[in-house]
Amino acid sequence: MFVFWSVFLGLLAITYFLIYKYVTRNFSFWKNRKIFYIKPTPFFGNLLPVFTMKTTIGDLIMDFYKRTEDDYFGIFVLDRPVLVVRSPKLAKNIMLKDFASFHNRVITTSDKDPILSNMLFFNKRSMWKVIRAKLTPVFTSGKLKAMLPVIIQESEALKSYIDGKLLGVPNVETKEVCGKYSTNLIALTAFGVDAKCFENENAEFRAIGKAIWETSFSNAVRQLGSNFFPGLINTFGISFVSGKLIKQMKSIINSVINTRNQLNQNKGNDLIDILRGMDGANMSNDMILAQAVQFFVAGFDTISSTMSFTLYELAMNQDIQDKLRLEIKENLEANHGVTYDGYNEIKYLDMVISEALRKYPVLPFLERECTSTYKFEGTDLVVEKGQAVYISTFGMQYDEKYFPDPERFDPERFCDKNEINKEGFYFTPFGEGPRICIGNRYGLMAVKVGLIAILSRFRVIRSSKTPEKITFEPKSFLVQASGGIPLQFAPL
Ligand code: HEM
Repeated sequence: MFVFWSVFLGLLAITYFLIYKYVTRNFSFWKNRKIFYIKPTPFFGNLLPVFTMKTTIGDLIMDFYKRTEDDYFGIFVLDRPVLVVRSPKLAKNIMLKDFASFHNRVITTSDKDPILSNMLFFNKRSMWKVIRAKLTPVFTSGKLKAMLPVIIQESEALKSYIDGKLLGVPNVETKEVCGKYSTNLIALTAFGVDAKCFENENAEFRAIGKAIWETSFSNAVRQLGSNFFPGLINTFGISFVSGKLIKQMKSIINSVINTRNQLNQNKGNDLIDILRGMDGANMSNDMILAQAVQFFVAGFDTISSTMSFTLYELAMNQDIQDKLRLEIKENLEANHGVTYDGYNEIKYLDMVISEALRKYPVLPFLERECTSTYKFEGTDLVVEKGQAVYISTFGMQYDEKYFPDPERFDPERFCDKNEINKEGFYFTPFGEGPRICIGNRYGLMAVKVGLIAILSRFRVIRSSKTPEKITFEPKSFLVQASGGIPLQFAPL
């Protein structure tokens, strides 16, 4: 018996030793290159606080960002070394100037899912280039102008909804209200479908949208896994969004396309018309459907998140809210309502939203994969093909150097937008370079028109459960407020 246990424990110790050696095999990577790095923990690298849900990935990388003044530093995502860039100039080289060496994202989704893996967001270089060129015409100025009446119509519905159901009610979950508006918008402008989110609390589009981004354990596994365990994601066929939800969306979009095909209908070149035109252009049906699903997944939550964070800051800063309302009212009077050229002239609105996006960017960090051996300009640093590079959006947008007193909500920082990012990229709420958010102008238009509707009719105020300071939800890959954004809408 003694011999058995001795052999057993010996084998156990050797196995543990070999596994330990394996998972820590890369841990001298940054030390060997004489690059400042954060000391890793076996098995987790530097991500233990994220896996134990003690903090968010954005807060964690920002915390690391603050520990050095160097232009870049190293971390470990499990056993993989990842370079984090702090210098705006190097960030600009990666995202724009030397895009040819950084054209892919690291984030992945299982290639067993033909819809998600074909989305522009996840596409790798050659396919990305083709699809991006096909989708760009959806967002020309002419197309955006044509979408404005629909957006105004939905912003009126948003006003009526607040007027009829929410006025004076304490602790209204503002992200949900904005989510109804943004879901209606995407469904109408992209698919020509009336999602009826204001009329029906259980509207199908809204239910799907909530399930995609709700902060559940399974979504945390999908979203964090897609970022940090690309290998496992593929081996186990785990997709970024649950297969059931993808199937539901696929069926809605398929039926819209079929109806249009049968009736030979063209709704004036909306997304569905553009996608129908792609048929036969070397694109499979799944590739086409993927782009439609993506517009929904990427569009509604980003819009409602930006709107609700902006409203939170306006509730906390009544003087800024008053100043903004005055500018909105003057603009509406001068233009007899919301017009395409008119709303774009409300400079203070743009400044307020920029400041909200600085404090609450949708993605807390940007990432690229190095696709060919690359030497960083002005340094000895060479990164190899396959190396992951992160840019800490949170770190830079809360850096005293670029934004003094960063916790303060101060739209005046954006008074002269030409000064921002002049020498390099440190304000990147929509990303930058050729992979910049394709929906950024549409997203901003939706946010602005929605805010104009709300602020011209209501005062947004704090309620009993409104937090003094927003904290972020560790289970979410996107920047989301833990505990939501409870506010109150009051009459003017
Ligand atoms: C306020 C609203 C929005 C914000 C803050 C936002 C933010 C972002 C960010 C940070 C990225 C990553 C860019 C990079 O890596 O450089 C991105 C990519 C993307 N966004 Fe948005 N987004 C918004 C609205 C939208 C909307 C409305 C749509 C679609 C209708 C959309 C579709 C996309 C797509 C398809 C990509 C991937 C682009 C590519 O890889 O070429 N976004 N967005």
